[in-house]
Amino acid sequence: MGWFNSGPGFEPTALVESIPWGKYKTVVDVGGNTGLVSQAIAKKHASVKFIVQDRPEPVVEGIDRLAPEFKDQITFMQHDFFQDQPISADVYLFRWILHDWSDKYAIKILRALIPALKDGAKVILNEFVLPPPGVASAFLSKSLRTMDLSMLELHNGKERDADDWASLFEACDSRFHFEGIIRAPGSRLGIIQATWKL
Ligand SMILES: C[S@@+](CC[C@H](N)C(=O)[O-])C[C@H]1O[C@@H](n2cnc3c(N)ncnc32)[C@H](O)[C@@H]1O
Repeated sequence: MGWFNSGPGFEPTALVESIPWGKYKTVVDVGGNTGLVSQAIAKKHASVKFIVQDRPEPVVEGIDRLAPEFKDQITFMQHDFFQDQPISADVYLFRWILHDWSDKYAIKILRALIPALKDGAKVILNEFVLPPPGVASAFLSKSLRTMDLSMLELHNGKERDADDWASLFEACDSRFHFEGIIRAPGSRLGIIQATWKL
């Protein structure tokens, strides 16, 4: 996944800098692959513990490659994100996960968190946010719409605009409160936030 996180505007820098990670104790990086994004955040916030969940192969690779400086801060866990979430955490991070899935499956993935959610738990998505037609430059609009079509072709997935993201949480459960989207300068991905409120 390294190349996915290193292209211009795709680095996790904006995600690291836009969220006050230091106020959270535990973050579950759902579908976190070998943990590169968790490492980028962990480097700046030594007090936060990360659990990177993914399929068996990336988890084995992530454990293998984990630098000694992160051994006490980042752990890995095999977990299928369609199954009930076993970890009760402060934050659930999904970076570049839900665009691979149609609404039907994206809703299943988010609902699988519910058994573990405590009041105030946050869900943070780092994904493309389609701009309204005619607002972004022709180049940006074309690349995002092309990505949308590619997601449809490859995975029956989709890119979503701001209303789509809000509606997705609403369709999951009324206890998800959509908190809005941060569009950090220099980043091509939006930071979409929701809080679980009982
Ligand atoms: C596009 S990658 C994103 C990786 C990482 N979040 C990042 O931004 O670098 C999607 C990830 O979802 C994982 N994945 C796919 N299906 C999964 C499942 N059912 N349960 C857990 N992880 C899954 C893949 O192995 C992969 O690591």
